[in-house]
Amino acid sequence: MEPQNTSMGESAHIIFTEGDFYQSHFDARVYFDSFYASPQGHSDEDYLPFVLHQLSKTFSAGNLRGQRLIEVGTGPTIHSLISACESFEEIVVSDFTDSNRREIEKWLRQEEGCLDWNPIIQFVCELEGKRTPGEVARRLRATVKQVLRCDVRLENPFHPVTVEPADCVMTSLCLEAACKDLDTYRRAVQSLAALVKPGGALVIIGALKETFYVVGQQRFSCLNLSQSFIEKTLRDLGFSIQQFNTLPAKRGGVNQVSDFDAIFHLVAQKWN
Ligand SMILES: C[S@@+](CC[C@H](N)C(=O)[O-])C[C@H]1O[C@@H](n2cnc3c(N)ncnc32)[C@H](O)[C@@H]1O
Repeated sequence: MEPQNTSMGESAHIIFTEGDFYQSHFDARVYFDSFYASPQGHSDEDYLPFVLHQLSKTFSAGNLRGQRLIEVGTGPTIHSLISACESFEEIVVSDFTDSNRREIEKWLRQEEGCLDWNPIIQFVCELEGKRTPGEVARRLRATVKQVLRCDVRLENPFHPVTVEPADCVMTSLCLEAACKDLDTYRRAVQSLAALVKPGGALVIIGALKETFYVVGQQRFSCLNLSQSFIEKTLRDLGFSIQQFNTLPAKRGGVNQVSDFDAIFHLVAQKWN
C-alpha cells in the first residue's frame, strides 16, 4: 500500500505510514547515510548536534541513572545511548522493523559491514572530554542486553515479552512516526509511562508540527504535534516536566527532507 492521495469519490485522503509500511519500506542504511553519517547530520537540519548536546547534558548531570534504561523505536541507531550508557547497568533497545534490529545487532557484534558510528561517538567524546571512543563502544556493547521487537501501539509494546519497569525510558523520533492520530499518541505515551519506575524518567526526542520526512526517495508520515499537547499528555499521566528544550528549524533554510517547526528534547519525571 502506498501512502498517497487516494481518490475516494469526492474526497481524497492521505494514508498514514504505520508499522507495516516501515517493515517493507524503511531502508536502515539509507536512513543512516542521510541523517547519521557525520555528527553534523543532514545538511538541511541542525537536528543531530542539538540532540547529542542535549543527551550529553541530560546524562552527565548525574541524577538520571539506575539499573535499567529502555529505548523504544531505536531504529538502526545507537547515537542516543552514547551519553546514557555510563549511567545504567543494562540497556534494552527495540524497534518494530526487523532490518533495523538486525543493523543494531550487527553493530553490537562488530560484524563486517556494520554501520560506522565512530564519527558520532568521537564527537560525543570530544564534547564530554571524559572517555575515549574505544571505551564508549566497549561499554555500549557490554550494556545493551536485549534487542526486542516492539510496537508502541500495544499496551505492552514488547508483547509477548515482558520487560520490568526501568529507571529511564527513552524514545527518539518514533512516536510521531508510529502514531497516526493524537489518541494513538496518547495511548503510546501511556504504555511507555507504565514502563517507567516510580521516581524514574521519560526522555523524549521528537519533532513539533512535522507532517512528513523523507528517507532516500521514500516519504513517511508524521503526526503533527504541539508542545502544549505533549506537556498535557505527560502531566495527565502523573509526570512533572523537568526540561522541554526546543531547536527551531533552520531560519530561512529550505528543508527538503522534512517540514518540522522545531526539534524537542524533554525530560519528565514520574511521581511516586
Ligand atoms: C524516524 S525513525 C527514528 C529512529 C531512531 N530512534 C532515531 O532517533 O533516529 C522512526 C522509527 O520508528 C519505528 N516505528 C514505526 N512504527 C513503530 C511502531 N508501531 N512501534 C515501534 N516502532 C515503530 C520505525 O521502524 C523507525 O525505526
